Amino acid sequence: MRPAKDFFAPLAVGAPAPLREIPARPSRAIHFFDPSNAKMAAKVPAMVGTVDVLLGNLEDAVKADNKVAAREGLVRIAQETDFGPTQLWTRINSLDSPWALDDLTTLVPAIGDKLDVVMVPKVQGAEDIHYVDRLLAQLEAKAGLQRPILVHAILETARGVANIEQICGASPRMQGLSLGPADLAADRRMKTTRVGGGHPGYLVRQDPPRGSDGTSDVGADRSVYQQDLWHYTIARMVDACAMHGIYPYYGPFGDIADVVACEDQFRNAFLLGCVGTWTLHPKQIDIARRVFSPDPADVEHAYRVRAAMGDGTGAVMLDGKMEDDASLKQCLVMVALAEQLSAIDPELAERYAKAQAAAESTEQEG
Ligand SMILES: CC(=O)SCCNC(=O)CCNC(=O)[C@H](O)C(C)(C)COP(=O)(O)OP(=O)(O)OC[C@H]1O[C@@H](n2cnc3c(N)ncnc32)[C@H](O)[C@@H]1OP(=O)(O)O
Ligand SMILES: CC(=O)C(=O)O
Ligand SMILES: [Mg+2]
Repeated sequence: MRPAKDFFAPLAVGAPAPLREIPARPSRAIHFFDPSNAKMAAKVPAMVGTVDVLLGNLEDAVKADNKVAAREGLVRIAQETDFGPTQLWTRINSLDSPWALDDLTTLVPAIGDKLDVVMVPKVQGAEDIHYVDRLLAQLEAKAGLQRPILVHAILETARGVANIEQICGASPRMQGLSLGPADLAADRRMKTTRVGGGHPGYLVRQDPPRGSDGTSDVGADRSVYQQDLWHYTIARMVDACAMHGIYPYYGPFGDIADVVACEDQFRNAFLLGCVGTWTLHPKQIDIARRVFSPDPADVEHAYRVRAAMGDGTGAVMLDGKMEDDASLKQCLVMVALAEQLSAIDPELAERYAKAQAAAESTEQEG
C-alpha cells in the first residue's frame, strides 16, 4: 500500500504532478463514436460544442478486425480537430485483451496533450488502476506532458462492484465511474438481455384486496410497479464516488428507439447523484443534456432558500415547508451545478440568471 505521504507523488520521474482535486467539469453527455467507422468519424468535428465529452471508443462495439483502424482513426481525429471546450476521452480495450497496451502506448505519445480521460473497462480492483496509473506516468514523462491524464473505471463485474471503494481510491487520477450494465448483468448471471434500462418482470405488485370474510382475492386486478434493476449498483457508485471526491455516471441505454424510457433511466441516475451519462446515438444527446441540467424552477427554489437562510443556520418556513442548514446544503448543490453549466452554456446561463432574478425579487417582496 502506498503511504499517504506518497499518494500525490508522480509515479515516474518527469511525469506531471497528480491533481489534488478532480475538477467538476460538466460532462452531462459522454458521446461514444467508433473512430474506425468513417461515417461516424466524419461527424465528430461538427459535434464539438454539442456534447460535453466526445469519446473515441476502442473497446466493445468495435470489431476485432478494426481495432488498429479505430486506434489510428482516433489519433487522426484528435490531431485534426480543435475540441474547444469539449473534452476528449477514450475507452481503451480491456486490460486482459491483446490491444490495451498498444492503445496506451500509441495514444499517449500521439495525442496525450489532448486526451482528458482514459476510460478503463471491466476494472476488477485497485490492481488494475495501479497498472494503468504507473504506465500512464511513464508514458506522460516520456512524452513530456504537462498535465496528468485522468482515469475513469467502468463497473461491469461483480468483483469490481465488491471492490468499488478501493477502485475509487486507488489513484489521484481517478475521475469517476460509469455503470456497465451489459457486462455486469452477464457477469452476475442476471437474466436480462437488455443493455441497461428496466425489465417488466422486475416489479412489485399491489397487495390483493381482502373480501368481507378476510380472505385475499389474489385474482383481482392489481397495479404493478416496475422497479429499477440498477438502483443498488448506482447507489453504491454514488456513495463510493462522493466519498472519494470523484464523479458517478450512468452508462449506456441500448434501446435507442425508446427515448421515453431512456429519459426515465437518465433522470433516475441524475436524481440519485450521477453527473452525466453515455450517449450512443445522436438521438440521446438532447435527452442527456436536458436531464443532467437542473430544471430552472428547482434552481429558482435553491436561490430562494439560499437568500432566505441568511447566515445558513437556523430554520425558516418557505411555501409551507421547513428549510434549514441541511436543506440549504441540498440547494447549494443545485446552485453550484447551475453555475458550472452557465459557464459553458449561454442558453442555460440565461435561464438560470432569470431564475436567480425571480428568486431575489420574491425574497425582496417577502
Ligand atoms: C455495452 C457498451 O459497451 S455500450 C458502448 C459501445 N457501443 C457504442 O459505442 C455504440 C455507438 N453507436 C452506434 O454504433 C450506432 O449508433 C448504432 C449501431 C447503435 C446505430 O447506428 P445506425 O444504425 O447507423 O443508426 P442510424 O441509422 O439511426 O444513424 C443515423 C445517423 O447517425 C449517425 N450516427 C449513429 N450513431 C452515431 C454516433 N454514436 N455518433 C455519431 N453519429 C452517429 C449515423 O452514422 C447516421 O448518419 P447518416 O444520417 O449520415 O447516415
Ligand atoms: C457499458 C458497458 O460496457 C457494458 O454495459 O457492458
Ligand atoms: Mg462492457
